[in-house]
Amino acid sequence: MAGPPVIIWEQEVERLLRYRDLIPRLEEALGKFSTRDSAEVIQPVRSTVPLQKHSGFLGLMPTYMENDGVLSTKLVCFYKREAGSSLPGVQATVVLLDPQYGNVKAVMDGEVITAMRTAAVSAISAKLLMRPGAEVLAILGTGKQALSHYNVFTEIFSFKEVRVCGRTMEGAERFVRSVGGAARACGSVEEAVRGADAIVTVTLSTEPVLFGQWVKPGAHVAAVGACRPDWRELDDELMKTAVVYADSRDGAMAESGDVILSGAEVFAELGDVINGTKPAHREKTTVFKSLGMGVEDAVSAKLVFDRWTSTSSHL
Ligand SMILES: NC(=O)C1=CN([C@@H]2O[C@H](COP(=O)(O)OP(=O)(O)OC[C@H]3O[C@@H](n4cnc5c(N)ncnc54)[C@H](O)[C@@H]3O)[C@@H](O)[C@H]2O)C=CC1
Ligand SMILES: O=C(O)C1=NCCCC1
Repeated sequence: MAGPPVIIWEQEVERLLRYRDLIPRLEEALGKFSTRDSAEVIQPVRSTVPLQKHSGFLGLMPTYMENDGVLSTKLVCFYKREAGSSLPGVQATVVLLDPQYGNVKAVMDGEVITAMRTAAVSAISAKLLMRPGAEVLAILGTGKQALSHYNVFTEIFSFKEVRVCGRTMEGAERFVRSVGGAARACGSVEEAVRGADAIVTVTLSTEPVLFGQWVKPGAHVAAVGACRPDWRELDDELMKTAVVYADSRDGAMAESGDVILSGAEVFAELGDVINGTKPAHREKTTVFKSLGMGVEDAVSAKLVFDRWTSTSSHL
């Protein structure tokens, strides 16, 4: 008989997850997802329940990987927040189950998983789509995703300059201090992104903040926020001039305001590029539209659980 589920909370997840282990597993998972082989991945587009009173959504993200024996679901609440709000933008929990018996094996904090797997997938998009020799990275946003993106992009690439812009100069300066001063705070989005080779948008904005006229031709944009069909981070000009990639084509068509409202075509999924079935247009301006996928949480949760159970002091 199965025992009770283990609880693995934030500090433990932080201790157990490393980008060097996570990135190869996510690359493999993105490739498997794009094969559309149901023995590899079954992952419906996220169901969302509106929390109208609180300007938010509860998202349910179930995933089954039959060949890998992984069954999980993430529960994630995400909100539209007013400037100055101290409430969190995103809260998440991941539940890992035994696919044969159906019991819950583990309940884990989903904050660190969400921050790290999202940033790692953006880094994979840059590995595939950013021009070689990229020197300048711009990050728009100063929250949790901004920090995880800063961490992984500076861990795996060698940028000469990192620029950060938030809603306020104080927020950007606070972020720069928190990462030890190795970035430059900018007072406007235009100042941050002009001439940048890679741009990460990780804001809670529901209106465009990044405009095509400021983006250097050939730059790579990882667009992580605006995960509702009527929310935007990028303008029509950028969406229409760039080659657009997504984690999930179905997810982008259902949930991305930048894709739906601009009428831009999703050229390929990252998994198609990984599988070699679609080209990586590094020479062009590229947008990776990230919505976040259950399969990313599933492989992250398995990695955490396997490492947790192999730590003998817990047994
Ligand atoms: N694609 C994916 O897989 C995921 C996407 N997200 C999305 O990423 C975004 C960031 O999430 P977190 O960092 O967790 O949130 P957070 O609350 O920690 O940070 C949000 C940041 O956005 C900034 N911001 C808000 N409105 C802005 C505006 N109008 N212009 C410029 N900056 C603005 C805030 O100052 C703050 O720095 C959210 O939109 C969230 O829904 C989050 C998790 C996964
Ligand atoms: O994949 C996720 O996790 C999220 N995606 C979009 C909004 C917040 C969380």
